[in-house]
Amino acid sequence: MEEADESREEISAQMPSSCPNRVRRKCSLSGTAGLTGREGQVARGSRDDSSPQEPWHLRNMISKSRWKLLATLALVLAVMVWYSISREDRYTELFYFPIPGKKEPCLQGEAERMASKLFGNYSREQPVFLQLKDYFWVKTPSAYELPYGTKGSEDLLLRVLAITSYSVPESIQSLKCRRCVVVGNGHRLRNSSLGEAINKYDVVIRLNSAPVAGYERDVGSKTTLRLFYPESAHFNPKVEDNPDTLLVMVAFKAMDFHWIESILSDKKRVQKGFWKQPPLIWDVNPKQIRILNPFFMEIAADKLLSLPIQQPYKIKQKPTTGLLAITLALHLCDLVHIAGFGYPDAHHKRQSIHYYEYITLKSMVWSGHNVSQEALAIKRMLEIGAVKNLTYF
Ligand SMILES: CC(=O)N[C@H]1[C@H]([C@H](O)[C@H](O)CO)O[C@](OP(=O)(O)OC[C@H]2O[C@@H](n3ccc(N)nc3=O)[C@H](O)[C@@H]2O)(C(=O)O)C[C@@H]1O
Ligand SMILES: CO[C@@H]1[C@H](O)[C@@H](O)[C@H](O[C@H]2[C@H](O)[C@@H](NC(C)=O)[C@H](OCc3ccccc3)O[C@@H]2CO)O[C@@H]1CO
Repeated sequence: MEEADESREEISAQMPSSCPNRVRRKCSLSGTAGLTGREGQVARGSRDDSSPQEPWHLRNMISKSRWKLLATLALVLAVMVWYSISREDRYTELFYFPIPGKKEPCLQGEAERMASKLFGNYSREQPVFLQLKDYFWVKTPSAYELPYGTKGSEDLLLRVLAITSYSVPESIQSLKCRRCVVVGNGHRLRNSSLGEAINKYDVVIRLNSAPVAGYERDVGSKTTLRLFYPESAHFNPKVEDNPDTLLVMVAFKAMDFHWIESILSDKKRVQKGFWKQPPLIWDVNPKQIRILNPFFMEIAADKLLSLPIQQPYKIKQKPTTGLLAITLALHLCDLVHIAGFGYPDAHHKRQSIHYYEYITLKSMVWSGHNVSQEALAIKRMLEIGAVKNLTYF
C-alpha cells in the first residue's frame, strides 16, 4: 500500500498542470523539473486546486499507468514462463518423465499438426485399416505392389477382407483426445518400471511377439493394438493380448494374405514362401483381426527414411515395424509417446536388443533395416516435439 502511494506521488510529481488531456501521455514524459509554487502543487495533486477536474484526471492517469506497469510485468512473466517451458522441453526431448498417477495433458489435433510438419502434403483421409468396400464395388487402384500398396493382390485381399473387419473400435473412436504410447521391443525397457505409466495411455501399441506376461512391471499389460506379420505372430496370442486387442497384420508379400486367409477360413496351410515358420494353428477371434493400410508403410519409407519405392536389390530396405507404428500413431492419435526404442551402439555390440530375450544386432544383418537412419528419423521427431520418449535415446 505504501509503495503504491509512493509510486502515485512519483508519477503525479512528474505531471505539469498545463498538459491538455489529449497530449497528457506525452506531457507526462517531458517531466516536471523546475516546477515551483502553485504549478508544483497542482502537479502533486494538491487539494486546494482551483480546477476541480485535475485531481480526477491525475488519479485516472495514475491508475492507467499502474495497469500498464502491471500488464508489462505480466507480459514479461508470461514470456519467462514460456521460455522456461520451451527450454525444459529441449532438455527432456530425448527423455520424458511421465508423472505417476497423472494423465498426460492432451491437445486435440496436436499429433496431426506434427504429422503435417513431418510428412508435408499427406492425406488425412486414408483409413487406418483396409476395408472391403474399396475392393468390392470399385476396385481401389493402388499405385504400388506390396508392401507399399495392394496392386496385384486385390482378389486375395477381397477374400481376406470378407472375413475380417476394418472398423476402428468405438472405444477409440469416441475419445476426444487420444493419448497413445508405442512400445518398442528394445532392451531399454528392462528394469524401467514403466508398466504402470504405460497402462494409463488410452491406446497402447505393441509390436510382433513382444511378451507382457512376466514383464508387466516394465512394459505394462494393456495392449490396444498389436502390429505383426505372419513370421512375427505370437504362437499363443491369448496369453499376451487382451480379449479386445486388435491384431493388426502388416502385409509384406502376397503370402501374408494367404496365411491369414488359411488360418481364419481354416483352409489348407501353405508352408512355403515364409522366411520363418508362422503359426499353423492360431487361436484368435477373427473380429480382432485388421489389415493395416499399406499407406503408412509408404509414408514411413518415403517421408521418414527417403527410401526408393522401386528397389532392384535382393535385400529390400524397409522401415522397422516400430517406425511404422509411430507413423500410424501420428495419424490415429493426438498425443504420441514412445518407449523401448533404440539399438545398442557399436561399442555395445554384444548387448541384447530385446527386453525379453538375449539376441544381438547380428540377428538383423539380413533384415533390410537401416537402424542408424531410423535413429535419425526418431531424433528428428523428438526434436520437433512430434513424439516424446519415456526411455532414453
Ligand atoms: C531376426 C529378425 O528378422 N528380426 C526382426 C524382428 C523379428 O522379425 C520379430 O521380432 C519376430 O518376432 O522384427 C523387427 O523388430 P523387433 O520385433 O525386433 O522389434 C520391434 C520394434 O522395436 C523397435 N526396437 C527394437 C529393439 C531395439 N533395441 N530397438 C528398437 O527400436 C524397432 O522399431 C522394431 O521394429 C521388426 O519387425 O521391425 C525387426 C528385426 O530385424
Ligand atoms: C519389417 O520387416 C520384418 C523383419 O523386421 C525383417 O527382418 C524381415 O526380413 C526378412 C525379409 O523380409 C526376407 N525377405 C524375403 C524376400 O522374404 C528375408 O528372407 C531371406 C533372405 C535373406 C537374404 C536375401 C534374400 C532373402 O529374411 C529377412 C529376415 O532375415 O522381414 C519382416 C517382414 O516380413
